[in-house]
Amino acid sequence: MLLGCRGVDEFERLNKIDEGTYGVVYRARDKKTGEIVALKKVKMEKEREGFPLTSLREINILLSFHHPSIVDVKEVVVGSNLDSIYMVMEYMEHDLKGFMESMKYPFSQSEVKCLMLQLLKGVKYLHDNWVLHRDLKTSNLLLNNRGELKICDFGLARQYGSPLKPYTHLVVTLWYRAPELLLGAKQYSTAIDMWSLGCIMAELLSKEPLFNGKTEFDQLDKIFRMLGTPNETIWPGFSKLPGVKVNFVKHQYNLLRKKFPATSFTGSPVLSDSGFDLLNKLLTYDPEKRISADTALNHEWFREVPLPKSKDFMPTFPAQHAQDRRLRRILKSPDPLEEQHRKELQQGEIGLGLVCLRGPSTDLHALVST
Ligand SMILES: Nc1ncnc2c1ncn2[C@@H]1O[C@H](COP(=O)(O)OP(=O)(O)OP(=O)(O)O)[C@@H](O)[C@H]1O
Repeated sequence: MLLGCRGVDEFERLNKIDEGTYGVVYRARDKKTGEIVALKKVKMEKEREGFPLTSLREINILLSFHHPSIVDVKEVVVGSNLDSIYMVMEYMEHDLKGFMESMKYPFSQSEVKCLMLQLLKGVKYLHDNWVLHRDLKTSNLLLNNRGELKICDFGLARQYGSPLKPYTHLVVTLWYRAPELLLGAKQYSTAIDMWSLGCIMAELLSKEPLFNGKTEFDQLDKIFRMLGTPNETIWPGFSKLPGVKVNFVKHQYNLLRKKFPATSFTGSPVLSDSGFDLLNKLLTYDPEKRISADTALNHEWFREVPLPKSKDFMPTFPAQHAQDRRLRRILKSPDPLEEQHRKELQQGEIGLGLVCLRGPSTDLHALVST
């Protein structure tokens, strides 16, 4: 597969964009064509037995996929000592998480429709091709200044066949993780991605995560408080899931409509009846009854006024090219683990290659918000 690959020295590295679980991502220029691309260095150190499987899986999936809502992987290149591998991808100015952090107000309903349509088309393409993404979240959704949304990060994606095989269940990032995974279901399917889309739709409307649990238990608690505690009637098979405890607090009511009312005087995000119907169908407990990407794409919400905004009129921000997105997140983050990391950064204990990091915290914030 790697025979005949170009070398990474054919690219000029411009800056580090981010560092995720499976690789570092750089902005780079193709020396031959001048094209600006994203280079994802595939992490090797965790795998003793040669090339990381997660990366091979991601590369194979991405090289074979072509869709306007899936980030385009152009080629695979090798490091100078043939000991590292990079994926060359089209460069996208933002990820949705960082983009929303730069926005003063949440997206409007018509903007959310434009983004959700693109997202649903990408997810339908994946599901039609027997791939579960398993890690859909706002930081894995890239946005460019042409209003195009593209799904990235296929490190956790799996091709699924039928019959379903048990997969490990600790896969989707906590906030977007479907209840069946949180409750230890051994078999799961495309519905796990649809739950993540429900959480993302809510976050696009309100500019804050819907269920920001700190632990698996806290995540379930937050879901149950908002949507009511499930039972055998609304979710047959629920009581047999490995993680179900008899002493779950029974919350009787679904409070989602309170959070997304039809009219609002309090600044809550407004959502029409049909928009709320779609959100409810994405956040349905029983995975068998949860709406599919195909059905969701034909939902009446997308045909009702306000109509989906055209991509050409979506908001844009200048890309903050020279910033490491991960560093910016850590410096803004209230997460206690990352808080420790932030303190270390402020004390200059972790070198991330940025010279000005040793100043007082106000300088740091000035640095990251410029
Ligand atoms: N093609 C791209 N263009 C611009 N930025 C990108 C591109 N691909 C990834 N990024 C940035 O890099 C970040 C990490 O990328 P990605 O999610 O693919 O890595 P990962 O190691 O699999 O991360 P994770 O921890 O989310 O599993 C993204 O959130 C995004 O900000």
